Amino acid sequence: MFWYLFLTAGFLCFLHIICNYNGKARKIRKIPGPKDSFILGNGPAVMRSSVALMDLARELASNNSGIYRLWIPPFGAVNIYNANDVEKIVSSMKFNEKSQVYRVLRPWLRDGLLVSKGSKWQERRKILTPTFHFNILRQFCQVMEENAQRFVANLKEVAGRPVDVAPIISEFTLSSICETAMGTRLSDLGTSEMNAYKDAIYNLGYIFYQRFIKVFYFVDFIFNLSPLSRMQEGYLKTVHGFTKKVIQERTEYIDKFGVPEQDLSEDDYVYKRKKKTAMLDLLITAKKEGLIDDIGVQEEVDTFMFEGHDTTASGLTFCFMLLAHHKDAQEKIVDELKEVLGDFKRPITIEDLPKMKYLERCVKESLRLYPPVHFISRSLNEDVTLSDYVVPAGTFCHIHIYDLHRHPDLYPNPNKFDPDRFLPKNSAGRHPYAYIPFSAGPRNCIGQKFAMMEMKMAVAEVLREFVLEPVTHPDDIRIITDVVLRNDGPVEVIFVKRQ
Ligand code: HEM
Repeated sequence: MFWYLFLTAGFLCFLHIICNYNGKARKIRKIPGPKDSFILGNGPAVMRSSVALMDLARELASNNSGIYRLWIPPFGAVNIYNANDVEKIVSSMKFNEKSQVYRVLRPWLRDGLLVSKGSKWQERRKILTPTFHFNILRQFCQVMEENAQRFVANLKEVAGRPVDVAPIISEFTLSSICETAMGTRLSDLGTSEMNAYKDAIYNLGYIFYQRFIKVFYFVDFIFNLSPLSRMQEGYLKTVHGFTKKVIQERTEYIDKFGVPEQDLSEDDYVYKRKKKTAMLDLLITAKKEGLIDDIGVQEEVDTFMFEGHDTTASGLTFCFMLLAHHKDAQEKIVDELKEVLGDFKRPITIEDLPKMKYLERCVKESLRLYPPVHFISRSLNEDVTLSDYVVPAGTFCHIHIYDLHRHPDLYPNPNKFDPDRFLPKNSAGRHPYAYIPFSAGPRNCIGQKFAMMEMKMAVAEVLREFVLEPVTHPDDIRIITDVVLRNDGPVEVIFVKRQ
């Protein structure tokens, strides 16, 4: 018995040494981080509920200063939220490959722009960049205006009582991306399909989180044997079925009427052809030219449908919550709207939006406090020095945008909603990588102009009609572990008809 125990203890100690004292582990463990447990390093520390895991990330950020590590043998992760290190990683082509963390998204987005790498990413980015040309955005702006009017009409039906804003907003943003980038009206696709699509995305988020906290599920082989994998298959069927329908609608339209031509300047050519209206048109054209296949088109439609609606929905949800708590900001926005529009009731155009400077500062401040993409991650393919620590190749590099944006060295009184932080005189001297809601560098958000336009349009339209009264308080927010920033529960606001 003694020898049995002795050998077992000896084997476990040997395993502990192999796992935690190899070359890579030693380098990573020089970086400050939470206390390691026997053999499993920080594994047990991250096995928490969805909200508790996010709380842990906040706790680690406040206990460290801009960098900490997590070591779960054989995976090492350096977590950064200081502007210098963030700049070093996101500005460089050397580190523009997404980390293995995005692997959980692969069954859904496959090789779409968000997760792809190398020449495939470069080619796709080249095909898709023209989607956000000013003249195309101008057309999109009109569609967004009409959609925002419908959104306001929906809000009228629930005015005067607390309402969970997230589902209503996501219907608006889904409808906008569908009609602009995909060239198809959501109403043509069916309400029940749309709701099933949104629910499926939410449930996929839950599965992804399970794969993070139950580390063994990160291994595909084990995950594929689990009931979660079967649930995932069902949700993916719904999501892919919906986007297939979107592609089919637009392809049928193009077969019938051809691709709408745009009147753009001479230098705006893609593959020697003029740019086209919807993003999907560019993909369908590229497919006809043999530059992308059917699967490629579907991958990008999946990516844009998700990135293009869930992010802006999250951004607007928190923006409305914050504005409800800041009546002074609401009134300043309304005064600005009266000044810019002259006739307060007239439709808002793309030319009006840049003149709404105060509104823009409010949206920016809201994205600072509640960045919809709160976390991004890169693969380190070579050793790199971050905050004086040599981080070995093969480590994941997690960038916590949420904690960067609330770093007291960058933003005094960081939890305070203060749109004037973004006045030119107050931003002068701030580190250029202190504010990255859309990331930065070569893999920045391709849809950021679209997103800012949509968010400004929605806030302007809503505040023309309503005064927002607070219900959910920022202190009530409990962020869950998900790809996009979400509260664990409703985010409620009361929309009161403006007199
Ligand atoms: C407030 C809204 C939005 C926020 C905060 C946001 C944020 C981001 C961030 C942080 C990234 C980098 C992701 C990473 O490195 O893993 C990203 C990438 C991306 N975003 Fe957005 N996004 C928003 C809206 C949109 C919209 C409206 C679209 C499409 C119309 C879009 C399409 C994309 C795509 C395709 C990528 C991948 C780009 C690449 O890797 O080349 N996003 N976004």
